[in-house]
Amino acid sequence: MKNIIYVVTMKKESVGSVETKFFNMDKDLKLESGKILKDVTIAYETYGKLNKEKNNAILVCHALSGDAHAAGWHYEDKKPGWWEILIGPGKALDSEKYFIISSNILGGCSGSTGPSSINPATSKTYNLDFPVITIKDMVKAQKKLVENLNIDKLLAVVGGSMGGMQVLQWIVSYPDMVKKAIPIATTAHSSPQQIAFNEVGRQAIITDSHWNNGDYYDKEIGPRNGLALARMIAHITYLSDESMYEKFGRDLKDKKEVSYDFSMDFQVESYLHYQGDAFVKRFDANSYLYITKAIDYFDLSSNGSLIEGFKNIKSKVQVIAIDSDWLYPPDQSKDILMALNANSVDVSYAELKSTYGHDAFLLEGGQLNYVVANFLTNTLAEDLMDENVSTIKKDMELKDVAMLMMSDYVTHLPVVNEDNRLLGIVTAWDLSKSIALNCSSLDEIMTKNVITCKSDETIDSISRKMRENDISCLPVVDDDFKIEGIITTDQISHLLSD
Ligand SMILES: CC(=O)SCCNC(=O)CCNC(=O)[C@H](O)C(C)(C)COP(=O)(O)OP(=O)(O)OC[C@H]1O[C@@H](n2cnc3c(N)ncnc32)[C@H](O)[C@@H]1OP(=O)(O)O
Ligand SMILES: N[C@@H](CCO)C(=O)O
Repeated sequence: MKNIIYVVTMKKESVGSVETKFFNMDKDLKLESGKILKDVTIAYETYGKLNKEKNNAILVCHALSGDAHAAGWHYEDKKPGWWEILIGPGKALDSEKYFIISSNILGGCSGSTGPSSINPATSKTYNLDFPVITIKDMVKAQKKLVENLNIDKLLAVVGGSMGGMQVLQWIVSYPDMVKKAIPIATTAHSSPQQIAFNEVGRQAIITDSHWNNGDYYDKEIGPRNGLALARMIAHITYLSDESMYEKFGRDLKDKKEVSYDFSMDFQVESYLHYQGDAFVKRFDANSYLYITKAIDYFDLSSNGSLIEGFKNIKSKVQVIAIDSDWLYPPDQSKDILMALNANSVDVSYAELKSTYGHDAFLLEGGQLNYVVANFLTNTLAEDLMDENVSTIKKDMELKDVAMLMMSDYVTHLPVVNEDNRLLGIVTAWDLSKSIALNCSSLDEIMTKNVITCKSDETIDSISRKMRENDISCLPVVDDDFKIEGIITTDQISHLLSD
């Protein structure tokens, strides 16, 4: 009986059964290095539905060893996707409200083109012929995927660790395509210490004789020991000293006394070996080399200045750090915060309290859901409004107004002057009235005292205005009463469908 209850609860909170899909680029991908990649494939998953206005899409970016499978269950899997704590019905990344996209990075080994893929020029695996890629290249490939899904603008981009680097790269590279950004436990440039840890990991792989200069895919044994060692070193940096004490203390593994030799004594050793071995089963050593290089090269400063590097950012940003993260410590998140502040970007900062260390972004469900949900649901008119507003001039024939409503599928048309200043609004109901009352001009039927809103007005306030005035559409205007967009109850109900 207990099992049945568990399954029902799990299904309700999860996106359920999911499958990975594949996007094949029809054009070449030009990389930051100048090299060209042909026949690029990006593996991705989506959760939820894209709404009619296509303004509810959220892109999730994964960390070093992640993949496209961020939520839900693959057939016969024992564990759900890696961000199940955050994605699903009723969670911060609510699949009943949002259309969530998660893709495997370029250079990865879980379905997207990487060093283990077939090089179309040779029909063999790329190995080291795969070009060095950067975080900017990864994001460029994601942009192609997003465009292929017919999305012009993302409601949000969110990710932790290297996923956070992609988030920052998105808002730097494509400032007009992202409304909200949530970089978590990350940095705007890799520090010498971060590069140092990556280099030690790479050397562990490269010095494994089975690595064979990257040419091992058709060999019986690949660089398993090197990859496992790289992961063991890296995994220490994902934990905190405190969490290691909590998990293992100085407990011994299957013995009562230390052995006075070089066999395994401590639980923490056993744990690290387990993590190393598990990693080898799911990850490719060459991908590890390429991805860690991309992390090392990551630097959003321009001429040595992060303020300069962030100067074109238009998105709203929620920076999240973890107090026990010593790999990407809060100070690096505060640097991001300060550089954004210096550019007058709308930015806020939250620091999760956790003993888990860096990997807390995969584990602290309660705090993460709270911060992310608050940031996403604090929706403003500008987040939701349709910027492609059909407008009309005062002297337009009523018949043409009716035709325009039909062709543009709208029931409200703002009337504007030559400067795009709002003069009035005409509804489908006004047009019916014009027939009943035999009116012949727009001036006779349009509402002149139009109730409007500002782009920074909250959806709560807009909904209240609509309810109190019994209207279903509000033009969004600037201080000069020039029209910037339009909001309808339809858009609000799509966003708040729960
Ligand atoms: C971020 C992305 O985009 S995706 C990538 C995220 N995924 C990963 O990094 C996968 C590997 N990492 C982990 O498992 C991470 O530790 C986390 C953050 C995902 C999970 O953290 P926790 O829930 O605290 O798990 P923990 O670190 O204790 O590891 C548990 C595993 O270690 C094993 N383990 C625990 N103690 C020991 C021990 N003394 N000896 C051997 N194995 C041990 C457990 O059996 C368990 O195995 P399982 O994963 O096969 O079930
Ligand atoms: N543990 C995560 C975070 C690394 O930054 C991963 O393996 O991707």
